[in-house]
Amino acid sequence: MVDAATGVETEADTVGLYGSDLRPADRREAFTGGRVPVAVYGLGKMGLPLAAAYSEASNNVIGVDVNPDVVESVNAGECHVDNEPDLPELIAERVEAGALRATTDLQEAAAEARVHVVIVPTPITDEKEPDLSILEAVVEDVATGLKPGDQVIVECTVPPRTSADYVRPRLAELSGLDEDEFGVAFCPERTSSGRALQDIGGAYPKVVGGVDAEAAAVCELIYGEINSNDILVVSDATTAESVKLFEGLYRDVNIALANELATLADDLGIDVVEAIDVANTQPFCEIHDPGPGVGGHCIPWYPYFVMSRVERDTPLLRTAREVNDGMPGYTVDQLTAELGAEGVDADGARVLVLGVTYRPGVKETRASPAIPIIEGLKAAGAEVYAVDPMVDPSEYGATAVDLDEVADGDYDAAVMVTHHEEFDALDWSALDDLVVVDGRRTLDLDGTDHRVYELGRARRADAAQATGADATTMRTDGGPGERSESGAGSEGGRGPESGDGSGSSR
Ligand SMILES: NC(=O)c1ccc[n+]([C@@H]2O[C@H](COP(=O)([O-])OP(=O)(O)OC[C@H]3O[C@@H](n4cnc5c(N)ncnc54)[C@H](O)[C@@H]3O)[C@@H](O)[C@H]2O)c1
Ligand SMILES: CC(=O)N[C@@H]1[C@@H](OP(=O)(O)OP(=O)(O)OC[C@H]2O[C@@H](n3ccc(=O)[nH]c3=O)[C@H](O)[C@@H]2O)O[C@H](CO)[C@@H](O)[C@@H]1O
Repeated sequence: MVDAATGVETEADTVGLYGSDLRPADRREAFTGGRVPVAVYGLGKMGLPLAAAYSEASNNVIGVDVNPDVVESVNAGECHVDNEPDLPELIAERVEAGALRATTDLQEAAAEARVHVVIVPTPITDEKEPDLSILEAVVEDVATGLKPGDQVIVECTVPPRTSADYVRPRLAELSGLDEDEFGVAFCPERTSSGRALQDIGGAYPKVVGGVDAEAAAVCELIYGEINSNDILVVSDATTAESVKLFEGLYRDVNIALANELATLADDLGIDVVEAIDVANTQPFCEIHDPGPGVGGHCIPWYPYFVMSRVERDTPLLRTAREVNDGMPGYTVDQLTAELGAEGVDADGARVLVLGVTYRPGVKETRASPAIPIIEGLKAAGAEVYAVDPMVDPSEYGATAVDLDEVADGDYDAAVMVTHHEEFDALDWSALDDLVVVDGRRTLDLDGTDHRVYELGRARRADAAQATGADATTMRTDGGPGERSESGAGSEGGRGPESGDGSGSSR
């Protein structure tokens, strides 16, 4: 029934799925019929599309966020997350249908909801330790409204054992419930910005790890209504937490391999990217793309989630982090050397950085390599300018340049860090001869007089310089200037439509 005073549905009118004695078909009908209110805590790049997807399945979602502007925008049927296909339309339709609303009142939401989905930031501290303070705050708020039969689902990435050793006991302690009166599960979001609804809807199987079999069964029912792909129920929540982290560790280590190989280009005198692309033409090799660094709040952070929870050393994880964190400095060093080859001192040079966010089209700068590159160039005495269509570069230590001002600029060098699609419109021929470090190998500067250094391809620049030929016309054997058959990008960003402008399939 609806409480006359608050207008909020009361517990009597809703169904708790955990430990329910309803038949499976009746549980499903209750869920899809809106009698299982779902609270989604965190309405950011990941949480907002998730709340919308949950609303399509359950028809009764309370989005919860501490940012009143986010809540106001959702309740107005608007989408504050950029570049997510179909999400604006879905939010507008779901809010209009009364199936999605938002609030800043976490405790009110917790009191009403029977399923609690947590997808808030889980960053790392300056000391590289997991910072679960936001998760802890949400757990405390959820506990104020937790009821027998409720299900708590953690989707944001956490260190191994967090769900079993922290979330469940803490909820019991604060709510006064026994641990077997409610369900806890870890069901990692496997979502990439720019394709969130596609990923949530079933681009990949959904991983489910319950602290007990009943919690896993409830998640199997729920995600069976959201994800059209397989639901992979693993042994327990810790296994599911490890699955999510292992995906990221694999990526960080493999990007580090590509980066280390790229730094050998000069010594080997080869085009490393060509060698990688060709090596990847057989199925037992998937070397990723070298680049100026690894950003975002996933890949560079997950190794620390694991390292913080194990006693033994993890030399491979540690070293991969060192290699990837060394790439911004390597990029600055290469730019300095290329300037030197042109008789230009980095001290006093005017350098334009292209791309401040960590990935094209994603408004996210956490751990972005552009930030240490800006800092490194300034430390070398350069005047650093930056252009980015999504963020204000002046907030990251550079002098901001608008996209339409680039051609009027007078620079000694430019460095491509993140190739937003807006950069395709840049007219490089309008710029006087530059030293260009193309960190993502996404520029086509054929016919210009710029001195181009592509990460991992030192030989092309040296040889072209030696013969005066245009580096890209140097090869006629289908070399890196032409896209390799595999489509393996040499444009950075290997991953399923990873959004790095690569188009590569890795
Ligand atoms: N974005 C990705 O590509 C990605 C990829 C993998 C994993 N993840 C996981 O998803 C989590 C969320 O990522 P995101 O990109 O949505 O983050 P985000 O920064 O875009 O959004 C986080 C949202 O949480 C809100 N918030 C902060 N504290 C809160 C609280 N106490 N209660 C309720 N809401 C609160 C913020 O206001 C913000 O709207 C990440 O921390 C990570 O664990 C994200
Ligand atoms: C569901 C989920 O958790 N999804 C994650 C999300 O991760 P993400 O948003 O952090 O994006 P990433 O693509 O991992 O890029 C991170 C940084 O690494 C650089 N990079 C990348 C590849 C490469 O070959 N060389 C590089 O240098 C790149 O420039 C950027 O700075 O999507 C990926 C699929 O795209 C997934 O695999 C990954 O689990």
